[in-house]
This record gives sequence, structure tokens and C-alpha cells, in this order.
Amino acid sequence: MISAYTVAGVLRAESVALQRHGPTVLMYRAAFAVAQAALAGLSGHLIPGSRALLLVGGGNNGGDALVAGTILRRRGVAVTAFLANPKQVHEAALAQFLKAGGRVVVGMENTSVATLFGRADVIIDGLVGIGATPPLRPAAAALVELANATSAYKVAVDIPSGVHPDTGAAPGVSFAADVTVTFGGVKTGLLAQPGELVLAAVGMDVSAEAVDACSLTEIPGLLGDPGTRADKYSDGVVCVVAGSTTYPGAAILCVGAAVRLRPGMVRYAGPQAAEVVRHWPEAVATGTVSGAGRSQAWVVGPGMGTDQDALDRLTVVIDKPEPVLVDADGLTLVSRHPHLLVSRQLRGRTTVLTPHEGEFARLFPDLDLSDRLTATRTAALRSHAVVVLKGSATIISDGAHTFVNRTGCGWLASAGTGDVLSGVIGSLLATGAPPLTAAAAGVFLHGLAGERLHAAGLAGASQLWDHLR
Ligand SMILES: NC(=O)C1=CN([C@@H]2O[C@H](COP(=O)(O)OP(=O)(O)OC[C@H]3O[C@@H](n4cnc5c(N)ncnc54)[C@H](OP(=O)(O)O)[C@@H]3O)[C@@H](O)[C@H]2O)[C@H](O)CC1
Ligand SMILES: [K+]
Repeated sequence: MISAYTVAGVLRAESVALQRHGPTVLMYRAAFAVAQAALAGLSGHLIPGSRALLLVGGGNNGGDALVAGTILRRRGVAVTAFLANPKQVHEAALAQFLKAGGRVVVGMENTSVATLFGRADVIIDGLVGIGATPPLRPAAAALVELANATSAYKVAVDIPSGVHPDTGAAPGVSFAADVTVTFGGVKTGLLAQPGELVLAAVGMDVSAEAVDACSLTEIPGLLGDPGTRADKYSDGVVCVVAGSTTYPGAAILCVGAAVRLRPGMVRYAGPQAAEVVRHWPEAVATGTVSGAGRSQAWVVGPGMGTDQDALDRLTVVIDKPEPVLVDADGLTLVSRHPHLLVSRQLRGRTTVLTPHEGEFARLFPDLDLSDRLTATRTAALRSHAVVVLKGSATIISDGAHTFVNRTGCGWLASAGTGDVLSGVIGSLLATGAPPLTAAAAGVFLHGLAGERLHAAGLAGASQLWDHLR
């Protein structure tokens, strides 16, 4: 997890840095980092003689690309700059680039455009940075589309063009960066972007501007040391209300994650009690929520179905004073019966909601998911809950603070992994950890477990619990 900054914050820090160092120094440092990323992407190619294509817009982002191209040129790379708008270009950077032997191309009617893009080993996107708002204008969008269709290594300067620097929304076409080299501080809009992220310290101090401080140094403290526990109840009991005759697996997965993450006491309440105990003899299982006994946190919803019986179970859990995590079928039921959440809000009780995008859209139909950061923040403010919007970059927000998780891998979107995540977060909630911390740490650990499994050549939700810690 990393700290991120809005454009307004970066610009405030930048104005101080500009006074101290001057624009040329900042641009050179930025460009140097971009050139390094491009050279790293060219590894495997012979650097002298390899081809770089610069997409150059009219602002400083284009200037950065031209200076990076100048540095590459001096390393023997054949560099061509495509000027999106020849009437507006960073003059000083262009002069240096030409002096170093860079080539300039203007205009899409040029017949060699397709060859130019097709032959490039690396493409550097300096069309727009933080001074522009998407969608891209047609000329820039056309260049991005051409670039995205190639297999060249793609380096974005500061932010992939077409992506909103604050929100990550991409309302039109956007540059499909393999790596983004961003300057001074990570822009909040980058957090939810795929691809590698490199932060280049160009000499500005953004420390006063952090909006989303994402540090998970507290994870070891959350997990605790089993050897120091007074007894099995002392660091919190989680009760899982999940599963049904149709979906027994959800109960096993959810309980399993909780048992493996913090093997204190895990309770289960529901129709799969016998099955749960068969898999997890350490769990205390019962058929009904009312018979479950005291717990410090509740997880409700995975695989429980959406029938009357499920609604009855949900209603009992929702009434609990302890923190409640609602997932999966629980979320579907809440979207049909919104008063259930309102009753928790009115009493100031802690709730964590863990929707994927489909469930989110049912819960908050008016929120625009093309801007996932803002949608999650707004949902959290509106529901007085911690909202975990699952996806390739899971976003966790309580409305005031927002975390974006970058651990994980593609197959974590498969069936059952959400049940494991609920068990993990529920188990952390039972420690008494602040709900935002528990949710963010849970998502982080779950992603890490996925990465470890992937590295071991394995996949599948039921393997995840072995790799949680
Ligand atoms: N933060 C730092 O320390 C450093 C930042 N640098 C780089 O500077 C850019 C920001 O540069 P700026 O000149 O403010 O703006 P941009 O280059 O991002 O964008 C302006 C150009 O984009 C055109 N534009 C605007 N909107 C669109 C659009 N929707 N589609 C296409 N083009 C657009 C705009 O054209 P106008 O006609 O509106 O003028 C400009 O041509 C930052 O991101 C860093 O890369 C420093 O160089 C290093 C230090
Ligand atoms: K860019």
C-alpha cells in the first residue's frame, strides 16, 4: 500500500520545488526516470539501434517525453517524436531533442505512421499529464489507439493519457501502460490502474499533502502472537453466518480463512454446521444464529441464499451491536431491504460491506463505476459503512480515508475467493481493530496469499487459506 496525492496537492508541492530548483531541473529529473524505465523495458534488445517512439503533447508532459527521448538518443536509441499538435510544443525540449539527432513526425496522413508504430520497441506517452482532463481530444485519442494496438513496451509519463489523475476514471480511450513513471507523489487516480508504477522523486516535498495514507505496518500487531494469548476468547471471536444447502462451500471457505488467519475461536451458525465441523474441528458450529453465543464480530452473507430463511438470519445478525461484515447474498438482500442498513447507521454501529461491482451497482445504482475511487468514497459516506469495492485494484474507504490495494493477481476474481476474504476481514474485525484498518489489512493479506499461490503455480480459493500468513 502506498500514499497518494491529488493533483491540487502535487501542484502545491510543485510550486515550492519550482522556486527552489527551477523548471529545467525538475523536467530533467522527471525525464531521466522515464528514460531509465524505457531502457529497462528494452532489456533483451540491443540498446543502440532499438527504436523508441514518443507521443508528444503540447504541455510539460510532452516536454518530459522529449527530454527523455534526448537521453535515449544519447544512448544510441533511434528516437522519433510524434507531435500531436505541432503548433504547441515545449520549444526548449524540442530544440535539445533535435540537436541530439531525434526525428520528428507530424500529422496522421503521413503514410509511414503505421510502420512507425509497428516498429517501435518502446512507446513513451507524453501526450498529457496532470494538466489535462479526460476524455482525450480526437487527435490524441487516435495516437493512443495506435499505440495500444502495438506490442511495444509502453511507458506513461506521469499518468497514462486518458486517465483522470485524481479519480482514475477513463471515460474514453487511455494509454495501456506497462509502466507509469510518476513524479513527486503517486496521483490518486493511478492507484486503481493496472501496470507497474514507478515513483520518481524529482525534488518536491509532498508530505503535507497526503490524502490517502496507505501504510499497513500494523498488520503484525493485528495478527498477534498466539503464544501471548490469555485464552481462546481473549483476542476476539468471529461468527460466520454463511452457506446454504445449495452453497455449502461458502461456509467452509469463509470459516477456513478465519481459522487459519487467527486460530483463536471461530464460530459458525447456519445449515452447514456439521459440514463445517467436519472440515474445521476447531470451529464451534451451531444451526441457528440465536444459538451462536457471544462473538466480537460477525460475517454474514456468503452463499447463504436470498430466500426468507436467509433474510431471517441476516435480520438477526444486523441487529447485533458488534461489527458486522455483509458480503455476497447478504448484500443482495440489503439492496432489496435498505432499511436493514439504516437501522445500523442510526445506532452508530460498525458495518463493513464487501461488494464486487455487480453487487455495488445494485446497492448504489446511481453511483458511476467508471470512477471507482469516488464511487467507493461516496458509498461509504452515504452508508456510514466501510465499503470494500472488490476488483483488480480493490478500493477500501470509510468516506474520509481511502486505501487502494495493489496486492493480488488475476485468478483472485474466481469463485470462492470472496468468501475467503470475508473470513479474513471478519477475523481481523474481531480483534477490535478499527474497521477500515481491518478491511484494508484483510484485502492486502488476501492479495498477498494469491500472489504466493500464483508464484507456486497453484490457484483456487480453497488453497488460499494455507498462504494467508
Ligand atoms: N510535478 C512535477 O514535478 C513535474 C511535472 N512535470 C510534468 O508536467 C506535467 C503537467 O504539465 P502541464 O503543462 O501543466 O500540462 P500537460 O502537459 O499535462 O497538459 C497540457 C497539454 O494538454 C493539452 N490538453 C488539455 N486537455 C486535453 C485533452 N482532453 N486531450 C488532449 N490534449 C489536452 C493542452 O492543450 P491546450 O490546447 O488545452 O493548451 C496542453 O497542450 C506533469 O504531468 C508532468 O509530466 C514536469 O515537467 C516535471 C516536474
Ligand atoms: K502521459
